[in-house]
Amino acid sequence: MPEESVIEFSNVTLGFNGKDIIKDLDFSLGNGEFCYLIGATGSGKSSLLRLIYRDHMPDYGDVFAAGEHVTRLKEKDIPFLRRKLGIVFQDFQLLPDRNVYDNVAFALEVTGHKRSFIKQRALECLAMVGLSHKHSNMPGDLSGGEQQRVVIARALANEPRIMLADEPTGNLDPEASQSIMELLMQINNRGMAILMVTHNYDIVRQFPARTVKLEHKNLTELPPGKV
Ligand SMILES: Nc1ncnc2c1ncn2[C@@H]1O[C@H](COP(=O)(O)OP(=O)(O)OP(=O)(O)O)[C@@H](O)[C@H]1O
Repeated sequence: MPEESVIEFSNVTLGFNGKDIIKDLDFSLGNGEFCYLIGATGSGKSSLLRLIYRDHMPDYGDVFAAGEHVTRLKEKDIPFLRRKLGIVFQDFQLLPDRNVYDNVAFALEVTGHKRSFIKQRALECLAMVGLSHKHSNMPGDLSGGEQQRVVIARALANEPRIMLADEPTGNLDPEASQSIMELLMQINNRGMAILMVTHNYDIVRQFPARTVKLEHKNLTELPPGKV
């Protein structure tokens, strides 16, 4: 894996039930780079992300992420890989019976940090997403956009170098989508690499960045903002 990349696919093929979804795919995401991943429904975008956090194994080829040779990792080391990736999905996946603070602190508790550190870091992450004042609210009391901010705060907790975002604005209205994008751009400006799956071409045009399209089982580079 070249030192300047945080994600690298080398000659990757993935299929289900004898049918290839991704074939001979090469891809590299640079340290601190922002990249959109677009493509038709069913083209394999989520599957590509799953290869990065080892929810899928390719049939051929190698995947590297966050300094790990993902396709060679032992089962027991997969949680360690996932802690080095901030994962954000459209369906918020917050613990409904824990408050906002606890949802973020939980990501740190599993890594065995001291309580004083957990408190400081969780509050810091909530401040970064502008939700300090809602730390004791339950997720169900928050708007969709606010819930997505909590998910982002949780993803930031372990200071990953990479964020994988699968349609992070998928369930949000245009205004909330805009403000989530502004937040992701801020996070990217602070040096985190972000790979974001989206169907929202307005967002891609409004916040132009490197864009790759999954089609014909492979990736095509598009000019930024031109979708
Ligand atoms: N675990 C699996 N077993 C069998 N087929 C699968 C599995 N996961 C994904 N697929 C198939 O692979 C194809 C790609 O699915 P994937 O969810 O990656 O597409 P996508 O581009 O993310 O779609 P969307 O934009 O609709 O979310 C689909 O045809 C899907 O049915």
